[in-house]
Amino acid sequence: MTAPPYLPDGARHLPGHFDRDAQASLVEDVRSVVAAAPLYTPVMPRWGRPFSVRMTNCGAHGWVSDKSGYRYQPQHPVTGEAWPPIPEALLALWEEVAGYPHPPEACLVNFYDDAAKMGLHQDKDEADLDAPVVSVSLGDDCRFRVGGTERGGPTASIRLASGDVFVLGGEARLCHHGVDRIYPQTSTLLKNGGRINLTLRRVTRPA
Ligand SMILES: O=C(O)CCC(=O)C(=O)O
Ligand SMILES: [Fe+2]
Repeated sequence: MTAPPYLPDGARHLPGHFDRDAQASLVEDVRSVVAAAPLYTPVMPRWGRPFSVRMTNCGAHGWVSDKSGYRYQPQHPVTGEAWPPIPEALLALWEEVAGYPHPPEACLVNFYDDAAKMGLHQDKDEADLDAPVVSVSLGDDCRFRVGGTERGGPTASIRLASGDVFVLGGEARLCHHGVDRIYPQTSTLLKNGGRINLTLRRVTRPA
């Protein structure tokens, strides 16, 4: 593994993976998901402090956070309905870049307004850590921070733009990462601004 400021082995940034038309089509897909499963504001375990990011999911399993902890569950925590399916274009992205022989089961939709951010964390609520985490950025740019697998180690930051794909796999699967800030008005993709992040994950171990 190379030391930051270089990305750790297994972390891949694919700038401009989706062109403008493909990005617009993904935004339509997200609109359909949000129509069925509205964005809501999750709260942190224990104290219940609200996230600055609003969330929803598609796929069989949705990632949720509330006072009792982080987990995957099959229903939307507010509506009680099953999550809508993962759009085809995202299943195709996974096939193309994941290097993993089973489909993703969860797609977390994160919506960042101008002031939203996400603290450094590991994605480790999945039973199958052999599959990578594959994420897509849409809308305004952000400063994305990537560290190592140990808490408190050095970190590197990169700028993610609309259409970029970022993969955390292999040795980097459990690297710490987060979003320091959004750069408002850096994209015209979303009429009202902000940033959408779509994060695909395998949750269960294949039988
Ligand atoms: O917004 C991003 O790019 C990262 C989101 C993330 O790390 C997560 O949802 O676990
Ligand atoms: Fe994450």
